[in-house]
Amino acid sequence: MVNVCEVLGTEYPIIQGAMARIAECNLAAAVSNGGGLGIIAAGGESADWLREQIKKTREMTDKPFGVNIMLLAPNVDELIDVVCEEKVPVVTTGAGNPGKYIARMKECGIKVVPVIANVALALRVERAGADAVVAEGTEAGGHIGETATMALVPQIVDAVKIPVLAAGGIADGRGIAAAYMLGAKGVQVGTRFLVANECIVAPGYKNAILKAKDSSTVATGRSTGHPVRVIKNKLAREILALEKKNEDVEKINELCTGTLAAAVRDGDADHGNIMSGQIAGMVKKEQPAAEIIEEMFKEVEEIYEDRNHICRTGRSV
Ligand SMILES: O=C(O)COc1ccc(-c2c[nH]c(CNC(=O)Nc3ncc(Sc4ccccn4)s3)n2)cc1
Repeated sequence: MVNVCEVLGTEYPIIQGAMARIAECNLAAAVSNGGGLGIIAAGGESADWLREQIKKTREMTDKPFGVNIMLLAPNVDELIDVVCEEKVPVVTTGAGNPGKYIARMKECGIKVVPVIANVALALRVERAGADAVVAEGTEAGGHIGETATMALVPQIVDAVKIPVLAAGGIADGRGIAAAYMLGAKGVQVGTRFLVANECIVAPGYKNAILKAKDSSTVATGRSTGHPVRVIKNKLAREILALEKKNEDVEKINELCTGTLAAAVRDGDADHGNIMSGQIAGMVKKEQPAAEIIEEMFKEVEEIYEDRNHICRTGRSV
């Protein structure tokens, strides 16, 4: 099987998660300079914005980086044109089936790594030519599937021949080591990078992540067909109350209008849509992206060096 670092062109097998309206050139360049694959999140942005972000990222790093295309966006075709013209090294996709775009991106020399949440889609994108997949468990922040990482990852590994990266609930070396045990060859991390120094999200958003507990997130929008994991704040409770009353999808979407900007730009912890993974309760320190990456993989090395506990109970190797 191909090595994940060969696919991504990185020192470490780690992709930074694409956080809509948050992951732009500064975070992407910092992650790439730190040995991971930084990602520009194009979800909800214009083609011109994306082109500018790619240019700025190239000014800040000579390492590979990627662009995430969120397939619910209305301008997906324009964004695909941009990543092909700019010959972006890696493209990840989310919230849909990228099958019809894969061949064209590969013709442009792009490595395509779809984020998937079930075996059926993993098989479809592998057949369409994906270079690897990110198997994202329901623990993740933002738009989610229904299966937990612990159950999803080994089933995806058994189903496909291309490398699998695990995502959802991973924020330290233990999560990476666990992902390796499940058969993954790398990871995608989102929530922990939200508090990277280079992440431009408003301080109120970062503080909501830093003070979160294990029980601080909830999935809203299941009734709309697009479940999204967020911090359980006043807005989330209002959405859940409308869903409990089986309110129209339009009414729920109306309530959500402008709330991502309220979160990302204004840091409104009560009325903003604070997308976050369940692992936020373990994210306690704002630090440089490169330090986050170095710390996580140093922990993995310590776990593998300490093999005594990886054996039958009562025996030491
Ligand atoms: O199975 C199929 O054919 C398509 O159905 C799918 C269903 C879900 C997914 C999926 C789950 N997780 C991911 C990757 N993660 C994500 O895409 N996370 C995202 N966070 C925020 C996003 S922007 C947004 C999107 C919807 C509502 C509000 N905001 S996208 N993709 C992929 C495909």
